[in-house]
Amino acid sequence: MTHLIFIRSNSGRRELTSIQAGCRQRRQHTRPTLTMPPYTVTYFPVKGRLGAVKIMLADKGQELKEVLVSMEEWQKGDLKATCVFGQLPKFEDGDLVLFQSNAILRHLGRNHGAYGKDSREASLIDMMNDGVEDLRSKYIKLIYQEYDTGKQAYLKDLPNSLCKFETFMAKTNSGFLVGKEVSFADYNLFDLLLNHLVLCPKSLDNFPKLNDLVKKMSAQPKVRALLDSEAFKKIPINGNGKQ
Ligand SMILES: N[C@@H](CCC(=O)N[C@@H](CS)C(=O)NCC(=O)O)C(=O)O
Repeated sequence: MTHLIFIRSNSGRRELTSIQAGCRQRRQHTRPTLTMPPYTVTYFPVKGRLGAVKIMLADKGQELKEVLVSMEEWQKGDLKATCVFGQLPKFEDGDLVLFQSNAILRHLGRNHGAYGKDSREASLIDMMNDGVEDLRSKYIKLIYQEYDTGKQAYLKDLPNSLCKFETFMAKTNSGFLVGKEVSFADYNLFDLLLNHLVLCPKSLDNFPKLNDLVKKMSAQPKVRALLDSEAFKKIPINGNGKQ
């Protein structure tokens, strides 16, 4: 099976390291301070359901190896047959293999101090992340099924979804969804808000807390470096060219 394998450094720069699965020789890395071993993700060449994972790992200074799968390769079915739910992304942390993007986010939240300070905060973070997933599902439906006919109605209804996050953040009043520290749910919401700013640049105009979150997260140096990197900018948000 032939995949493209990239290693993304802290700065968001990606290097082609190998094109033959089974012959994964890494080029000498120029940033020896990065935490090893790297995580590996296997996914299509889109931001899609991996945007939040990539942003979080960049912010946490973690290296990420990416195996890019073309639609042609996917349609052969061999890889799909090995995926627990028949879908990507696939995530590997040593010999732990995970599917489901939110399980991946939770795993990283647990391992990198982004899951609240106690179980109470963790439960609230879970709740908010499920809210992000609900909005992401609506967004994906719009993009893949209703873009040409449903965009206006989607944008009309969007404030009803966004105001729930705004109200919750106003109560927390720390600049994050829950507690005083960034959590995986913040990365997930941030990624989805970035998509919505592309969909409609004015979509956050009436949501100061959400606007602040986007500004604050975008200003984190490692996140900024990722967002500004050519490699990240050139990946399409979605697989059908709509955004
Ligand atoms: N609930 C899953 C959804 C995964 C999903 O929808 N994957 C899509 C790409 S984003 C996929 O693999 N599509 C190809 C297929 O279903 O054959 C998650 O959050 O990871």
